Amino acid sequence: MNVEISQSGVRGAAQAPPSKSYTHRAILAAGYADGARVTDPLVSADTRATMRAVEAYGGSVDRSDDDSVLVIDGFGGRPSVPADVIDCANSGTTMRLVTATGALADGITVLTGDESLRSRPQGPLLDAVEQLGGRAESTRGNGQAPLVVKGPVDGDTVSIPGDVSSQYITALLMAGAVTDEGIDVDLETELKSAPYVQITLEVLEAFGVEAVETDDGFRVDGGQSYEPEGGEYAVPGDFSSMSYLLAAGALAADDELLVRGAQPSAQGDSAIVDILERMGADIEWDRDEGVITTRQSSLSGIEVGVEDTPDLLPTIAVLGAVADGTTTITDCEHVRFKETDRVSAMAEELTKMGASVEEEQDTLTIHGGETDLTGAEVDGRADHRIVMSLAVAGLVADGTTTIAGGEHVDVSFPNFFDVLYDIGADVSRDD
Ligand SMILES: O=C(O)C1=C[C@@H](OP(=O)(O)O)[C@@H](O)[C@H](O)C1
Ligand SMILES: C=C(OP(=O)(O)O)C(=O)O
Repeated sequence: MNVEISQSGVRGAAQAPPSKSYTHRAILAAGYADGARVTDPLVSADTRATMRAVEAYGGSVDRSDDDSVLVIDGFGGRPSVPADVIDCANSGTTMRLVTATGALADGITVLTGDESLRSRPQGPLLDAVEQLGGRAESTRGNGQAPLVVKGPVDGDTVSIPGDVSSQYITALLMAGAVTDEGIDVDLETELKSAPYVQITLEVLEAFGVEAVETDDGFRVDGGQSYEPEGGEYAVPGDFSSMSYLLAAGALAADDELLVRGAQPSAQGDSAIVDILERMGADIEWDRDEGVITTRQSSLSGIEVGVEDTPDLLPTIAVLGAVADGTTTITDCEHVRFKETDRVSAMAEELTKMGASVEEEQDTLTIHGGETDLTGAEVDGRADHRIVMSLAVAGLVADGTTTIAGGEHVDVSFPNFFDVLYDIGADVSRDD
């Protein structure tokens, strides 16, 4: 699906979608439990993949008619051997988290995904499962899916790099709680995307499971039971998704734009508020009400490290292309391991719109404000975050921007273009 977006202002109020990270964890935690009600979940292509996985392991997931509640029946920490291959589609979180679930099953689990997911790194997690005494292989022997996992493992100590994906650690902690021995995760290298492990600890705690930080990494004791208080878990709003709306407000609000659903949580991506402030945006966050208000502002380039917040890179790159002066995004090598290599993708697509961008392995430098962005035909790279960030660029570019692959927003923010339209953007799609 192509999406056309022309220079236009935004105004009014928008609701942030529920958090993808919290929803994945809550669905799987409910699977490890005897069950739970998950309220305000994100129902999207990626979270549906986690629902399918919980069902494959013997649970069930019922969605209310309006998708505002998931009623999940769990497998109580003892996953069955799946009757079929688990298709994780485009979702890295699903594949990593449920690979570790497969290591608990007394038999073989096979996991696959779409072409993008089958090119992402899984080797360190496979290695960790083998260190625990399970079997875990890439069918092609290249550390990528399809994956074959055989359990059951009892728990132990594993060493794993911290700078490829924090999802490996989340996966091991979530599964480790229901092993006999528990799992000690020793980090071989510095942890990137660290706030995502804090999200995991927060969800585990809400389900009555304790995991702790240690001198070398993390530890979860075995023999624990997942039991959410009151049998229910409520998902907060998603700050990565909010980043597109906040950027739209800072770049193109006619008057002001309110974003609702911004209650504080462990999400590192709430740093977008601070980043916008540092760039000079007029932005206020009412934490009690969960409302962020932005007004159109002249922005200046800054230096931002995205070691903790990889998903913000596309948004920051667009802000940098419009801001005056240079924006330097550092510590971004791990952002190359996402649905696509987002460092290259943003460099190449913003260049098509007239921006001046330099790419190095671990740094993206954008010389903003030299020329106005110009509408162009750009490629969303089958990556939801590239599509959404280019749509924000399209709001301020001269003329019309055509983005190929608009349907990929279904991965994390299914009604993104409706929300954009409702706040006044001149956006249309050819379905
Ligand atoms: O655990 C999670 O929910 C996520 C962790 C991050 O991945 P990495 O840990 O692979 O950087 C992030 O990019 C992804 O969108 C969601
Ligand atoms: C990288 C992402 O997700 P995942 O790793 O789950 O595919 C993302 O949502 O940007």
